[in-house]
Amino acid sequence: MSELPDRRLLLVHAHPDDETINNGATMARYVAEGAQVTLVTCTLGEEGEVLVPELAHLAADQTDELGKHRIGELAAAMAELGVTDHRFLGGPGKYRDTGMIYNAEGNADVPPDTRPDSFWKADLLAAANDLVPVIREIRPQVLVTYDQWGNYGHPDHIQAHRVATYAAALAAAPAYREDLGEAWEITKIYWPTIAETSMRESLRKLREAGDTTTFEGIDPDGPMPPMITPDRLVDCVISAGEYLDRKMNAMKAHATQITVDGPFFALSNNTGNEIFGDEAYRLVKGTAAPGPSGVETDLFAGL
Ligand SMILES: CC(=O)N[C@H]1[C@@H](O[C@@H]2[C@H](O)[C@H](O)[C@@H](O)[C@H](O)[C@H]2O)O[C@H](CO)[C@@H](O)[C@@H]1O
Ligand SMILES: [Zn+2]
Repeated sequence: MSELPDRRLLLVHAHPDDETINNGATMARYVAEGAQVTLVTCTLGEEGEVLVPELAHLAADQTDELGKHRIGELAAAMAELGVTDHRFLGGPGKYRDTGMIYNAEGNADVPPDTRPDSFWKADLLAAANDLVPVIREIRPQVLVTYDQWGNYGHPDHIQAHRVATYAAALAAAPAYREDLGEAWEITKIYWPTIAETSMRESLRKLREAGDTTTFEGIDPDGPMPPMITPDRLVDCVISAGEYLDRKMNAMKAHATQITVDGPFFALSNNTGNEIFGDEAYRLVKGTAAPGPSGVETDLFAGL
């Protein structure tokens, strides 16, 4: 087996842009520190909206070339972060972006007419078997993927969580599919999140700036959406401010999906999110090794 770097991080995301939104600064930091950073993206984002008017024709209901275009956006974003190993689950286009709708509660949900080749309809074992060889090749100590709700309910995010979680278990079993490589157990698994304090502070800034549409109806001092984590349940914060510029430039590379305006970015529904230099995580497998601040400041802490 060729010599692998000492520290190896695998990230599994649903669409091109999720990796940068959730973990852009984290990825840039670990690349800069000499770790191996591998990104697996499960779809090409074919069903996304198009924020760039000149590219509107690429949309799924027109020339259906958005997926091919987003391959280029992802490559440009990875170049900004310094990530050289980024792959598509099963190869580019094997699993199609499912699309999403907003349900009565205003949450992302499964569209009624999903295509047979959508990621949501993929056989879980077959999709996991596309990830097991990658895990057994890279032998990561750390895996980052979504929580059980996919962070915000998008069907592809939920499916990515399921595939990554299942594949991590299968990859660790020596008796499972020797043809897919030598078994490897991932020591730590994290779910990206947003700490409650950070969310409330960001919302206050938005409201003070006169923004009442972003996270409409959510009071900075009121109940928070499910994806926001109480600070006591946040296990790791990667304060990667020095990599914020790289994260912003990588966000800008995903131009059909994200507009970056100063410290905030907006998705096509004008959800303004502060570009966090600090990226928070919940540890769901492995043992936390908190530092003096009470949380970890390194995903490889304790290894
Ligand atoms: C961040 C993320 O997961 N983006 C997905 C998401 O995009 C949203 C979708 O287009 C929705 O209709 C918009 O209102 C919202 O602003 C977008 O963020 O879903 C797309 C379709 O599955 C996906 O391509 C995109 O990467
Ligand atoms: Zn996504």
